[in-house]
Formats: sequence, structure tokens, C-alpha cells
Amino acid sequence: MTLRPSKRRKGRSRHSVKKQITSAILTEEGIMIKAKPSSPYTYANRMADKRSRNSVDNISRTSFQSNSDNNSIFETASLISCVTCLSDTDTIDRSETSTTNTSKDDLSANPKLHYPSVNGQLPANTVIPYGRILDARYIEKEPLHYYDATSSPSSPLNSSISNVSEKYDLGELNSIQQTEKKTKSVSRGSNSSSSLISSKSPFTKLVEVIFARPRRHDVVPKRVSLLIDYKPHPSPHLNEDGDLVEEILKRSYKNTRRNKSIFVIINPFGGKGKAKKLFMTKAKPLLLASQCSIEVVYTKYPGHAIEIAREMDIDQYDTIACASGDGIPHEVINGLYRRPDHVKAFNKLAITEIPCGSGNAMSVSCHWTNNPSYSTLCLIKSIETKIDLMCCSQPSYAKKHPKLSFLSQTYGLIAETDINTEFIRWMGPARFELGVAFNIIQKKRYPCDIYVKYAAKSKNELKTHYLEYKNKGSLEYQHIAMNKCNEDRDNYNYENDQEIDDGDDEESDDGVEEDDHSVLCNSIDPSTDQIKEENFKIKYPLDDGVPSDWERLDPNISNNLGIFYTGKMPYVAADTKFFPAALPSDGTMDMVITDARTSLTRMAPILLGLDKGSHVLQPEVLHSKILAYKIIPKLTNGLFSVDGEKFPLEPLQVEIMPRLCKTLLRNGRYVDTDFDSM
Ligand SMILES: Nc1ncnc2c1ncn2[C@@H]1O[C@H](COP(=O)(O)OP(=O)(O)OP(=O)(O)O)[C@@H](O)[C@H]1O
Repeated sequence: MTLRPSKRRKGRSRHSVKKQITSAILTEEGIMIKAKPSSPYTYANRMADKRSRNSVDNISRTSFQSNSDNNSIFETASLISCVTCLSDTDTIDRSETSTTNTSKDDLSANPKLHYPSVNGQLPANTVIPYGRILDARYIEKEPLHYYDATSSPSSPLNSSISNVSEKYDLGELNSIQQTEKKTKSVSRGSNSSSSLISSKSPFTKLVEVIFARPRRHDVVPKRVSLLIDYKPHPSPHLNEDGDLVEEILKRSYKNTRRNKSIFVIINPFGGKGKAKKLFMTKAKPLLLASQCSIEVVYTKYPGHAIEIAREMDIDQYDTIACASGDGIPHEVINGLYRRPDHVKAFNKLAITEIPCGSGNAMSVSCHWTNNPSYSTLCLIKSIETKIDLMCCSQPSYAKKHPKLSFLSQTYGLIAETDINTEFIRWMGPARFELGVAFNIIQKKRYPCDIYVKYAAKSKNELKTHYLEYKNKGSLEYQHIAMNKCNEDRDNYNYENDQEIDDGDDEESDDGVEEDDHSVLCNSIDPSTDQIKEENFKIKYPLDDGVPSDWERLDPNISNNLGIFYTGKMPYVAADTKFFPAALPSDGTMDMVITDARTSLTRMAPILLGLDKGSHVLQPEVLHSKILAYKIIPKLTNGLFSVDGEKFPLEPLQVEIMPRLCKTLLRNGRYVDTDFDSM
């Protein structure tokens, strides 16, 4: 245990004296700071010290109580408690969104908790989870003393990363990162660790680890220098040449792409006009610390992101990150769709969002957070996953180019409120609630005809469908997919789409007989999951009329329509779980309909259930899984809202386009909505 008396701790004498380097080991969960057996500072001292402090945070309390330098049982308990503290299973950003995360992963953390710092070091048995590790590198020719790399400006460990983010503009970033990569290729070699350290023990390496550390409501990059000893804890996974840094990075970027090449599109107009500042302060430092290369462009007018996506050089990037609300991803998807090489574009690029707008449904649903820094950490660590899109056709544009929608289409009460309250944007989210309440009190109705191709019509059928498909895109299968993807990536030549497309989809590569498990795996096997031109083909052209197997919605309801809402992601805003049964790639969209004649007393529980998603359980609410629909409004004034964007009031026909778009999903899933337990 490396605790120091509180006096020294308070003194923050990190710059003044040379201290011992912090030792650590690799564990299954992360890098664990080792206790110092020779420390004269005993458990009793620590307890006395703890009592003397006015405030002790939860992490300190848990680990100090359970820790003992020489007691392995206590150490184990402490390890568990530290991991728990740093990887809680609760909400990750309560301050920003009410999204509840019930699934455990090592990205989770309560931002209110932070690593307790003892003279700048991490206390013994603290575990830095791999999910938080952004980068690691050997430290060369360092003298054998402790550096607090975060606070020592003169430290050679303050590598160019932080300087890049401070000192250089993004136009210069590429060349800087090229240089960095060259440097890294030397410092990351297994034989390049400190000769000084190596000469002391062949099993210890001096490594600088950069990780995402919670600070206030955010995570920020933090550096720490660690003398990592891996011999006493041999890992069967450690690669043959014992390249420790490579091993750390492998574990830290399991199932995800390292060193992403990201094209960032910022809508400076997004949200309350703070998108640029949010990106620069919350997202960029994390991206640079993780060795992602980034190029930034700004939208200059509505629709500009369509142009940008249509014209961009897709060979340079693997990810498009929209620092915006949901309007820019919508435009990007449609810009890529209009490219002559859209098949290549959709196969190559993952489209994701760093939440900087007022409606950040994509981030809340995919990154499980509305907080830009946590969302960026998710972006860095997430799994590339294919999601379904929806293809919209209306007479005024369908012939030229139909439009893709990733989030939702809505008509009636919500659409009117969403678009027509733009003028009170300054009110923030309250503008929407006020507008909805106003329209409900007025009992405004939106008569129309609706024709639907159902996948699961009744609520019981919907539940069965949900339970069946919930795990199909789950992490375990994504693991298989990503491993295969990593193997195949280098071999895959995007120029030869056609050649690869000619392969037989139905057969697995190795010809193994297909059971349920392999069907699931094959359904996401990247070698057979490349998007093809035929995936963009519209099954139900607008001009062909309504197919005979589509059902007409009871006119008694459609002529008194209150809300018509169809969607593919569970959240449509940070606090609105409108589609709790939405799944990334179940090949269906969710449809929710209300009747404007519903009494105010019955509407109240419906509206109050929107944050939990329980509104869909109310008997007055229709909730189905559908494959396609056509809605023909009977009013002459009004609008549709598609992904939050205004669409004309004309007949609208929409069909699902399965697994068309790559995005980044935390743990390969949408945020858990608890729908199965509702
Ligand atoms: N420079 C700009 N000036 C004005 N509008 C812009 C600009 N750049 C993009 N836009 C438009 O802003 C709209 C909203 O963008 P975005 O979704 O990123 O922000 P938002 O704050 O979440 O908005 P909303 O709440 O309306 O969805 C999009 O329709 C986009 O075309």
C-alpha cells in the first residue's frame, strides 16, 4: 500500500522529490496498482488517517477498509471493491440523462466517483479497467523514480499528445500523428523498454498508461507511469514475445478498432450553439489520447452535411462522428446514400454521434449516454454494429432519390410540436413538453389513412418477437464477428465488391452444418455480411400502390389520430424512451399510435410513462412491430418529422432496410430499456 500521511498528501509535493515508481500488475479486469510490501504505513495508520479526514469518498472508504498489505483475502476484496467502484452498474451520467444502464460493462462509471489520489499516485489495489485505457507505451531510458505525469510539466512523459490538443490546430494533426506513430513504433516495441528497469528485472517494464479518468461529470485523459510486473501473474493470453504494451492494448481494445480514423462533422448551430466548444473540450482530448486521427469540418448551412458526406474522400476514414444532434447523422446517411459508390461507403464507414445537439437520440440509444465525454469514450471503445434503416418515399422526391431515416418518422401531435416549437428553442427540452401538453388539451386530431405490413401486430406477439431477437445482436456474437472481421479486414479489397458479392450468401465459409448457433453467427459474419447494391433496392415502390397483404388501420382510429410515431431506436430524446422494444437489427420498426379522443385522465399516465417507456403498455396505445407502412394524411396543413427534420405533408411510404448502416454500439447493443421486465 502506497498511502502517505495526510500531511504529505495535502502538500502535493509531486514535483519536489523523486518518488518510487508505482508498481502494477495485469489482471483480468485491468491494470491493478500493487501494494508495497515493505511500506511502513500500516492498516492502522491508514484507518487513523482516514478518520482524520473530514470527507472520504466512497472509493477510498471501500478499498482502505478491505485492504491489507500482507493479506491476500483482503487484497482480493479490495480488488473487487475497486473494480466495482470504477465500473459501477448504475447510471453513468445522471446529471445529463435519465438513461438507466442495467447491463454491466467496464465503460460504466459514476462520474461523481473519481480515483483518489495519493501524492498523485493511485492507491494500492486500484484497478484501471481495460475499458478505460486509451493508450500505453514503453518509457525509454527513464531514471528509476516516480513521475506524476499529469502534473509534472517538465516530465518527459508529457508526450506530444496533450501538446497536440493544446498547441496545434487540427489542420496540422495528421502530420503530427504520423510523427507520433513513428515514435510509437519504436517505443512500443517489446525490447525497447527502459534498459535501466530491464537490467533490474527482466519481468518488469516501465509503461506509461493513459486512461479516461472521471472528473466531475466527465471523463478526461490521465497519464500514469507504472512499473508493470507480469511474471508473478502469468496470463495464458500474453502473447509469445511478451510484448506487454501490445498485450495491454489488445485487452483495452477488445472487439473494437484501434487508432480510428475519424471524420468529424460539427454543426456549430446545434443544441444551444455549443457544439464546437463541447467537441473541443470534451471529445477531442480523449480522441487524441487514444491515437485516433481526426479531421474536423463545420456545417455552414442546413443540408450542408449531405453535401459533405456526398463529396468526402471515404478512403481516408473508417468513422464519421457527428458532433451535433440527430439532424447531422440523418444528413450524413443521406449524403452517403446519394453517392455513386454508396455500397462501398456503407460497408466502410461507421456513422456515430457525439451528443452536441438538443435531440441526441442516437447517442443516448447507442452510447447509452447524453454526455459528450462519456459518449466519446464509448465511440473509442464501442463495437461496430450493423443497424437497420428505414427508407422513406413521398411523391415529391421518391423518383429522384428516396430518403433514409435512422431514427423515426412521426405525424400528428408529436411532429407538430417537434417542428413548430423551434421558435422557442431557447427553452430547451421544456419547449417540447409544453407544446405536447398544449396540443393534448386542445384534443387536436390528425385524420389520415394508414396501411401496415405487420411483423408482430398484437402486444403479445411483439413481446415474443422482442425476446427472440433481443440477443441476436448481442455482444457474444459481435465478439465472433469482430474477431473474424479483424482477420478479414486486411484481405478485403473494397474495390472488388462485385467479386465478393457473387459468393453464395447461404453457405457458411467453412461449410459446417448450420445449427441455430451458427445461423446466428453467420447472420453477422462480416465475410457474408457485406452490404450489396440489392440491399438498397426498394421492395415496395410508391407507384405500385398498397400491396394486398398490408392491413388498413381501423378508420375509426386513423380518422381520430393523435400520435403516429414509428422508430428504430429506443430513445427519441434523452428522457423519452418512446420505443422501448426497438432493437438494432431485428428487421422491423416499432409503431406507436394514440387516439386523440383519449380522455385527459387517460393521457396523463401515457405521457408520464414516456421516460420509462411504459406508455406502450397502456391499453389506449397501439404498439406493433412492422415491416412497412403507408400513411395518407387528410389534412391540407401540417408536416411529417423524419429524424427530427421537417418533411412535406404528402403520402409517406416507409419500409425497413435491414442492416444497412454501420454504427458504434456500446457492448454491441442499444441501451437496455428493461422492456422484457415490463
Ligand atoms: N451552420 C448552420 N446553420 C444553420 N443550420 C444548420 C447549420 N448546420 C446545420 N444546420 C441544420 O441544423 C439542423 C439541426 O441540427 P442538429 O440536429 O445537429 O442540432 P439540434 O440542436 O439537435 O437540432 P434539432 O433539435 O432541431 O434536431 C439540421 O437540420 C441542420 O441541417
